[in-house]
Amino acid sequence: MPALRVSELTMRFAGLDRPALAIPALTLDAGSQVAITGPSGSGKTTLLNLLTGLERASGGSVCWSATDLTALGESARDRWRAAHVGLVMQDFHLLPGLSAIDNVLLPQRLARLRLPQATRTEAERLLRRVGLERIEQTVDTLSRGQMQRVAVARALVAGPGIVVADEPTASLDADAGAAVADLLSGLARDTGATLIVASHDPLFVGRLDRVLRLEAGRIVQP
Ligand SMILES: Nc1ncnc2c1ncn2[C@@H]1O[C@H](COP(=O)(O)OP(=O)(O)OP(=O)(O)O)[C@@H](O)[C@H]1O
Repeated sequence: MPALRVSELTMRFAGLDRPALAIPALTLDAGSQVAITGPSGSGKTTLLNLLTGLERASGGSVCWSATDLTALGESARDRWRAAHVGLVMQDFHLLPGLSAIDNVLLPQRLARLRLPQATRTEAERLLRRVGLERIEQTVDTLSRGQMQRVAVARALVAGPGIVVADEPTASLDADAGAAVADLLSGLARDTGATLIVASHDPLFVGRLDRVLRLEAGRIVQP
């Protein structure tokens, strides 16, 4: 049973005479690890935005199990994403002035009145797992590789079934990038989450189960 079934998906933007993205069919099995590659402007970010419901498609459907994101309004998509998706972006999106642990917990604190102790325990476990010893250290004083590892812990703390990363190693040096790639793919494997990564990084792409290459908004053979 595939976790994701995409059908006749199109995304059009004003001013472009052809769709920025046109995918007739795509299925992914639950727990698979998939790379999305392709030149700049080929539609990688657009595809991630549609798969996570950040944007609504111009046409077609994006079904995760029984949920068709294209049938939901924006707030329903936001609720679905908060429940099911962990996001890791190129530039970390950490809040300066807060500690590593508070950055990991911030989305959970905003989502509920009272933070369960189990969530705090899981955040501490994940920060140790990604190699952060001083969890009270403010994120402003971390190295870029450490910042991204905090972002990985934040993406995983609620146990999402889907982990999506957009160029997560692009602003890191080779060693830090390799560490983040290891963690993302290892942690997703541990929990059985489906991992989707847009990346130009050949080492990261090469370790994933499947590669989807986009050119001009179409999937071509890698
Ligand atoms: N909001 C928008 N309005 C108009 N055109 C857009 C918009 N977002 C993306 N596009 C266009 O859609 C196409 C795909 O863009 P997208 O950002 O998905 O590519 P990408 O493969 O992620 O590129 P990069 O590797 O440079 O990040 C490009 O031609 C881009 O200019």
